Amino acid sequence: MSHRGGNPNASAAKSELTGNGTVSTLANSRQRLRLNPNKEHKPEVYADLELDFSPSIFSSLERHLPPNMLVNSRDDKAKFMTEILLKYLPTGERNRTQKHKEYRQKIKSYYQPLHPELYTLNPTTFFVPTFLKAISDNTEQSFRSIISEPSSDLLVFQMFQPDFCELLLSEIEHFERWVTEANFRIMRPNRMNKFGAVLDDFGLEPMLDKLMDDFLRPLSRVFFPEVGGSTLDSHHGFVVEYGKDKDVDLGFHVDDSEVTLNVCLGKEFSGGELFFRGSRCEKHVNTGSQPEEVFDYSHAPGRAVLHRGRHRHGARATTSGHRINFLMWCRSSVFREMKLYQKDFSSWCGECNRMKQERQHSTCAATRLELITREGESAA
Ligand SMILES: O=C(O)CCC(=O)C(=O)O
Ligand SMILES: [Fe+2]
Repeated sequence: MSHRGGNPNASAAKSELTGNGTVSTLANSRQRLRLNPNKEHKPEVYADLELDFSPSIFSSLERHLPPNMLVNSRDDKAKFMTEILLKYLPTGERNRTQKHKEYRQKIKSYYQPLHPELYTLNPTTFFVPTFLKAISDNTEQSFRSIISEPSSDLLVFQMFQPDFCELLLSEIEHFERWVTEANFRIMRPNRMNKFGAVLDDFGLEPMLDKLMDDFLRPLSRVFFPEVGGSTLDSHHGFVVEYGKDKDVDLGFHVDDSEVTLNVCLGKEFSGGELFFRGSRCEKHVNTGSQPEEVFDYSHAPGRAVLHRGRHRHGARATTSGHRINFLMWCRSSVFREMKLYQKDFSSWCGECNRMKQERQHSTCAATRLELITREGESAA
């Protein structure tokens, strides 16, 4: 069982040092964050700024700013919050993220996008109308009306328009052509793929931020609350490619995510089914599966699967043709922090749940036995 770490720099934590290499000024001053958020305060939108952390972290943290800071400009608030967030990154990670930032800047200054319209999310051209309506109605009922749950905790629904899939495929091809022609070494999505590309690295991050904020978080809030579905605040967005001269299959693994979106973009192929074997916490990741946890899923272009990152899975060999899938590993920093203090994950780990039920059964059986014994004694 592998843990698919993405490239480390794609995590929630991204950083930049100030010019002289120190974390300075504002955050070191006497300004203190509020312990409890100011719920009345409407935070700014940070999506259009070039930030070192996910824009939604800034919007959440803004509610904790000292009252006198709230009147400051958005840039000043962002700078103040960045300095606070940076304090939580170890030096090694700061250096790595600084390098990654430079890597992205290099791509940005040389790569010329082919379809600029992909870089801003346009719901009506990206999504099928059923998906769009369900999200804009924003009720559990509207979500359920478009979703099928072929196996427990696996959501399947039509998501992308065929034209959008084609456009994205053509942008990816264009990017890969540029990589070859420019002889540029790119980072692959993670350790298990030799092919594929990280969409966040070549300019699509703001679009994917919006996709997560406005479309995936509402769904995850309803269907995956136990793994931080309502507080998803960063992502790793990429494509994987299978076929002749590409990757063939993908081993059994868990994702470095709380919730994963996996949408097939095409093209024509056979094979490539996903196999699922139930969600597990770190401690139980290598335990066996219950029969009801075993499920196989066949990809179809435009169709999405949404699942917990800890839902163990892999992809069978793509036996002919060319398969390209779009993935978003969505993460919640709040959930990750809380997880550090928990031992029982029975709300989502199949094995924790099974052990809990076993304990409850034996407690019930012991109580029953004691009652029977007592009754027998008093009757004697
Ligand atoms: O090939 C697929 O569809 C699965 C990819 C996957 O599980 C991943 O990239 O984490
Ligand atoms: Fe995966």
